[in-house]
Amino acid sequence: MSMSDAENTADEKAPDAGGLSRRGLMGLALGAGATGLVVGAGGGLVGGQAFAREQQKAGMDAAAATGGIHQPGITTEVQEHLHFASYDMMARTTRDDLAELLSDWTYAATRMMQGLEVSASGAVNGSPEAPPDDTGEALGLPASNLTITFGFGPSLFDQRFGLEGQKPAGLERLPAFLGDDLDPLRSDGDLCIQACADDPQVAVHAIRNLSRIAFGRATIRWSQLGFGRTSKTTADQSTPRNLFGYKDGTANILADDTAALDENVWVSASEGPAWLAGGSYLVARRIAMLIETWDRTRLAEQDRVVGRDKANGAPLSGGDEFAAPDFSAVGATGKPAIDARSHVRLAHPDMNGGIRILRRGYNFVDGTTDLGRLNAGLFFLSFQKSPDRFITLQKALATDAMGEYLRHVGSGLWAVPPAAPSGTSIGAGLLGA
Ligand SMILES: C=CC1=C(C)c2cc3[nH]c(cc4nc(cc5[nH]c(cc1n2)c(C)c5CCC(=O)O)C(CCC(=O)O)=C4C)c(C)c3C=C
Ligand SMILES: [Fe+2]
Repeated sequence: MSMSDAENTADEKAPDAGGLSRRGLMGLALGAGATGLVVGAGGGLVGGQAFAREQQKAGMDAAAATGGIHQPGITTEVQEHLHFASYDMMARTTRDDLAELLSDWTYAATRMMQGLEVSASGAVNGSPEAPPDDTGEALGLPASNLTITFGFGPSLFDQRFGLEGQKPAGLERLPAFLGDDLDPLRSDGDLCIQACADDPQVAVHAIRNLSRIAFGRATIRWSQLGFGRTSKTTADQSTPRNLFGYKDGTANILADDTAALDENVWVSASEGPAWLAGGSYLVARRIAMLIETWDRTRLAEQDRVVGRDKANGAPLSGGDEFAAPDFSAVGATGKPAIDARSHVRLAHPDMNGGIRILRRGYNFVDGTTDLGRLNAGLFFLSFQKSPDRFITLQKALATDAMGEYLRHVGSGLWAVPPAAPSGTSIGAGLLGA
């Protein structure tokens, strides 16, 4: 993002604005600068409210800016970095506050995904007497394929906002799974935002500014940084490796496999509720990986646990990385070539009634533990058309040989609405906004 003259001109003509010129926004920002920030319903300062009004005025079009009926950041070619944040609505906020927040978020997210600042006055062109609209650390950086994806958690549908009647049947906190060691401070949340980009500073800038816009209405409950994608969503992408050193994402659902996406990822109109048609469900699991224990494990045992060859990612039944695993194949010792308890066998669609999920997780390393071990793992993210699909898979993994090296410490489930139709905000179908 840059404040160069050339880009200012581009900004003025940006198709995202739907007639919203840079000068138009500048007037708004000057108004905010002159009157000071607005005091919101929650009692806090809410600079973002101005965005909502401007968005309505200009008919901001998130769907046009990001393309298609689905939100970006699901089938989008997986970027290298993640900043994920979970939010809770503040006490005493109203349905109108929620609608306004989603409107402001839609506006700012749509701009940032185009490489623009959160408002036209941005980091340096507002009133010197007011805090800048944009925090500025992405000035001069390109959009870096930033995608911003919003989700609604089960708790959003309690009595606070009058949404009880629109709660999808399956949108409940995930059940306890064998071996869970969940930290409530790393789990759940009314709302979530997944920001993915090829530059970590761009992803962090997005979450930072969206959190700031939420001021007085929603607060961050927890957040997670991720580096190094652990999946792929296009055939052109190489298969990355996770922190166990294995190729991860080989059998993922790809963006061009529309049949598999319709079958496994997108909520159809008949599956309902209507406001979620074209959306999906997002599961997040912070999975700690016992790296030091794994690193002391023999290579052959590591391969047995995964069910694939560490060198090339091929199933242990033979062939190349993309060969279908043959679970009936027998190895030299007369035992199954792919162990019955291997991760790949237990997670395979053949063992789970054909269920597939779209995985989009990232590695994380959050320093070291008190014992001097790497506080590291996989921030597992998956999209599926119903929560019970993830639940079925996670239950099937109860006997996973990999489980010995993993600890699930965070968890969340959110309904991911479709992209905002033209001139509306994310979740418009839910809130009628
Ligand atoms: C409940 C779903 C899953 C969790 C949780 C999970 C955690 C997890 N996985 C790996 C590493 C690999 N997973 C691989 C394949 C794979 N994993 C799941 C599901 C979960 N994984 C599925 C559905 C699949 C695909 C199965 C198939 O169709 O063949 C692989 C193999 C390569 C690949 O296809 O991606 C690896 C490696 C880790 C390290 C982990 C938790 C930290
Ligand atoms: Fe897996």
